[in-house]
Amino acid sequence: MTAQTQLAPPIGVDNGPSVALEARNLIKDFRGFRATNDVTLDIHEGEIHAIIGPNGAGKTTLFNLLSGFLKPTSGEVRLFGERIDTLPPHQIVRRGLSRSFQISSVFPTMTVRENLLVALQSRSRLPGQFWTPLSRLEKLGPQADAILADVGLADSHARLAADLSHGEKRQLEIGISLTQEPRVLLLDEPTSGMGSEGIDRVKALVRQVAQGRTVVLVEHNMSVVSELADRITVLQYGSLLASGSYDEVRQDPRVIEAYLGDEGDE
Ligand SMILES: Nc1ncnc2c1ncn2[C@@H]1O[C@H](COP(=O)(O)OP(=O)(O)OP(=O)(O)O)[C@@H](O)[C@H]1O
Repeated sequence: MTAQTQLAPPIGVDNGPSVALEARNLIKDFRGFRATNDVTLDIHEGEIHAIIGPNGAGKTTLFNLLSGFLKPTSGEVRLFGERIDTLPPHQIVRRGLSRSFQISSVFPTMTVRENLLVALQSRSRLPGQFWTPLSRLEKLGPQADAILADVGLADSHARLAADLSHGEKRQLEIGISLTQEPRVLLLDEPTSGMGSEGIDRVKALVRQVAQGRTVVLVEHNMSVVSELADRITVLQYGSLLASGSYDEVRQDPRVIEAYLGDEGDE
């Protein structure tokens, strides 16, 4: 029983920002290929933190390590000081970290509101089985309606999820994540595949859901990153290349060469 379990965060020598999520010397190998190479980073409580990098830089792998969907080959992930990389995903969720799920988590033949009711039921673990009649979930209605308003889908509550636009599905997907009441929300490419209208909507939504919580996003669109992110981590070849504000990282010659230089500044 070494002093491993419930210790206070190992950092905190000064009075800097509190750390919500931290990676320490994370390594992930896939059959001998090192996709994450000794990454150490702090995500501050309350910030919007973007993870960027060229294709294949290891963003998704890091995202999956931070959210517990992949176990590191070595290194640690801590949520509010508590080690989580050893926990199964559902226990990580219970400790306050939730990730956006892809469209597959949405039931297309249910309405938008019903999707949230079902997600809330699994969170609240109301007595009952998988096939609890929807009518019995109505006690969760007020919570569902509040989330619908938060994600801008109040007017679409009765539409079938299958009929939503790509951007609206993303809104629903984020709403489903919010049913878990996360303190830290991880969003994987929230604007991917969207036109400018959808991007604007998701940008506003990310700002909205970031109120009072920490948001980490993997994002390719640099204008989204520059507008939303308080701090940015840049990856290249699985390693941390730079980290800081948008202005700091965009002036870093290594970043310009590795990434921003590729894409132009727009
Ligand atoms: N399960 C896996 N098995 C083997 N190699 C993998 C696996 N997952 C990722 N990789 C490799 O790890 C590297 C990083 O992949 P990752 O998807 O994390 O990068 P990324 O930055 O998210 O890329 P993109 O921007 O293209 O989505 C890539 O070379 C990829 O081929």
